[in-house]
Amino acid sequence: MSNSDKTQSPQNRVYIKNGQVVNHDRSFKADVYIEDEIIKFVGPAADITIPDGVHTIDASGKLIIPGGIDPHTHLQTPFDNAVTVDDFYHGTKAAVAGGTTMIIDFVLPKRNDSMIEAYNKWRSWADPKVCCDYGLHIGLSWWSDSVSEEIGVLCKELGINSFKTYMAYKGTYQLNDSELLDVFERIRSLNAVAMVHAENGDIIAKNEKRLLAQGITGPEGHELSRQEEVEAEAVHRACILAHQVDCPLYVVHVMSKSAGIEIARARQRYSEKYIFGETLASGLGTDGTNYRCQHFDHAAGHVMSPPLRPDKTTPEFLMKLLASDALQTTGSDNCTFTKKQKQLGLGDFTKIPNGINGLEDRMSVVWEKGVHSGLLDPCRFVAVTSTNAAKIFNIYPKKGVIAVGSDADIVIWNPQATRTISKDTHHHAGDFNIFEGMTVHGVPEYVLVRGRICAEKGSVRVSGGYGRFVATPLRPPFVYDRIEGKEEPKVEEQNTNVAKKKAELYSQLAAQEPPSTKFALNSTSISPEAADG
Ligand SMILES: NC(=O)NCCC(=O)O
Ligand SMILES: [Zn+2]
Ligand SMILES: [Zn+2]
Repeated sequence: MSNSDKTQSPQNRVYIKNGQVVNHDRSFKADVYIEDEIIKFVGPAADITIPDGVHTIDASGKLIIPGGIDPHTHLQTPFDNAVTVDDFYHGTKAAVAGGTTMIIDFVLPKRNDSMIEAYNKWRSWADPKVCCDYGLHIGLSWWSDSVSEEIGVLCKELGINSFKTYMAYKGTYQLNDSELLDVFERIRSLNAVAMVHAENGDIIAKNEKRLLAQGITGPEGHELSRQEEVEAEAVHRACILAHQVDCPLYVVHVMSKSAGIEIARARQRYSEKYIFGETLASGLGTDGTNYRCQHFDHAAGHVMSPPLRPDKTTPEFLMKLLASDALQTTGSDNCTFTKKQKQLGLGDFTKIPNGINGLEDRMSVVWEKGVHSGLLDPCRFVAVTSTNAAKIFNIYPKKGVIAVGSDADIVIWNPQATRTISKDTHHHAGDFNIFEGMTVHGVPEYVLVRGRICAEKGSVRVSGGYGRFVATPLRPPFVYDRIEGKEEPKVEEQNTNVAKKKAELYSQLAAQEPPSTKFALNSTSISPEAADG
């Protein structure tokens, strides 16, 4: 240690001893030393001398994992006919309470709005309030030459590398295939990453009208209007459109078995280039049977798009897709509305604001349904809750790993402890929790955001404005090396559990026709041939 180091206040320094470090690729016993927001040492206790007065945490029996990265949130966002109730303070406080130390939120301009003005607006909302670091994606709610020009500026000057397109929300955000091709081409030319909300908006609009005309006005109509094949068709089409113009595509909120299979098939078809898939805590932790609940507030509280699926085997299936690397990340899609806001859709399900919680509970739900139930190993848990998002959005190894030189975004995870999720104890601003009553193993005992202890044994001590905007640079190597044939080691070379599961999945896919699906709405069944067409 140099003399200047010794004069720093001990609060800048934290020593975590006796823990088990878990990264995406390996797990090992090590102590971790943090100074001035950065991890300075990872290794055996014998290899470091710790100065006096350093705050020391004994992590015996606990895991030391990279802070969660939630790549999909909508804080303080005007959406549908309301504004989401978790602002950047409450949302990021809830994140930290649950072990997430970075979020990537969506700027969502209105049609005809300037993307850059919208970006500035989001920055001005977020910067003074965020309790943890954050990045931004831009929602491409419309397309024109000026938008094309602006996204160049956003990429080159404003720290943006990812843009979400919409195949749903007809009349507001939906782009047609020709526009999607133009957008994907432009994104590829910038070495950025395209994202897509994949549901067929034309089918949904027609089904909504039909359902309302039939007198189906309650929240169950939401799911009926956009069943699995509506999602799967759009995923299939989006993957092909992106591939046609050589553009990497991140499919957000994959919520159904058949959409997940479309991702797996596209990844297999394109040798794991181009396509990445995200699923959500909500899709892993609960299901669409809730739409049938007679209590409006309960059923409407689960309304989101794509919807949760009534097939109760879907959550485990999605977890298996994460385990086999068919899907790479988990987000929350945290987009919370109060019961009162949801009641805007009383008597017309199309007016229920879409969105659910998950920012606080994502890590615990994925641990419970993944690791505790034996479907994920702890390394894969880290990959799907943190590292893969860091790699895809190009903030690795600053984020997403416990390594010397990385930001000290660290969670000391107690895999044995349990907690019961409730709206009465959560840190969200909303009055509803889709995981209400669920007891989960896996509790973040300490959460460090850039070296600062922000949560400790249930007490959350955050301050708005501590978080920083993190620029996401262009050309993520994890994405572009593969496309350009300069592959980095694949995940399966690092995790044999994942490799085995992936090989099994690929051999099943190769042997099978696409799944045939039946839907209650019009009782048609799609033959394998038709689905393959
Ligand atoms: N998912 C949802 O229902 N609300 C957020 C907006 C979106 O992600 O499409
Ligand atoms: Zn979406
Ligand atoms: Zn979303």
